[in-house]
Amino acid sequence: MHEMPEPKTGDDALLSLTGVHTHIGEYHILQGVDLQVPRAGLTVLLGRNGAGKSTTLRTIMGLWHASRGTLRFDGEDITASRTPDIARRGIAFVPEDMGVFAGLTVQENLRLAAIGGRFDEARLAWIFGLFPALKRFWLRPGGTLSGGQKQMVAIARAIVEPRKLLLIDEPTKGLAPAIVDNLADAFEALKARGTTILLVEQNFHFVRALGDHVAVMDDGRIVHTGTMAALDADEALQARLLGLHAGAVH
Ligand SMILES: Nc1ncnc2c1ncn2[C@@H]1O[C@H](COP(=O)(O)OP(=O)(O)OP(=O)(O)O)[C@@H](O)[C@H]1O
Repeated sequence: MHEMPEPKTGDDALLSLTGVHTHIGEYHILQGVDLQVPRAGLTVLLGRNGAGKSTTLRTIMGLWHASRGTLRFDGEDITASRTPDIARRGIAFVPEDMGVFAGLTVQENLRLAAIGGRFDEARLAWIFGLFPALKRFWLRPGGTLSGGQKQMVAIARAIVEPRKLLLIDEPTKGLAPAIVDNLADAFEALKARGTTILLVEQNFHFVRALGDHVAVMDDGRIVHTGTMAALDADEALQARLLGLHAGAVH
């Protein structure tokens, strides 16, 4: 048995997963996930490759269905809800492959997510402030953009309408430091607006300053939950949970 604290319950959690199991075909991937995502902060989901982080995000979004357990979002049971219903309740998902349509322009990619295909101009101006590159490449096809620019399109598309919760899967993978800094600033701005973020990320340096809460997965279960401040201050805990050696974090 893993030693772990009782999952927190209470009104502060926007999203909670209780005893969630997910099967993909014959594979039993999530094996009893207990996860609380508090409101209006950034929760980082860490863990080695194959631990089940992406499967957890896809299960929240209804792209896989939990075979056991319960998911609650903003006071409602969403365990059996379908993806469009989950999106309407205010959750947006930025998958690892970003899902940017190569043949559509940046404008068209964002318009797909705007209700009725109409942009809120003030919100669009705010998004251009977060990601100035999008304004420059507004009429370019998605397929001609760099990886970092595609990531900006994917995040911008997720926030073109107001959302309560963003699920974002490894956004900094393979990106240049300047783009990673831009993403960090954008996430800070989203937090300041009260958006809750659940971020899967392997880049501990990126998340140590941004994260409020941390959950660590291994073998389809959550094996640690706590504050980022506590994990950041405890090199022995980092080494145990993340395989990071003292002084080697970069
Ligand atoms: N479509 C699928 N079919 C079969 N097995 C899958 C499928 N998707 C994921 N898995 C398996 O589920 C396990 C968890 O994968 P998942 O992608 O959730 O892990 P992860 O923690 O996000 O890792 P990574 O950082 O590598 O994406 C892995 O063993 C993976 O091989």
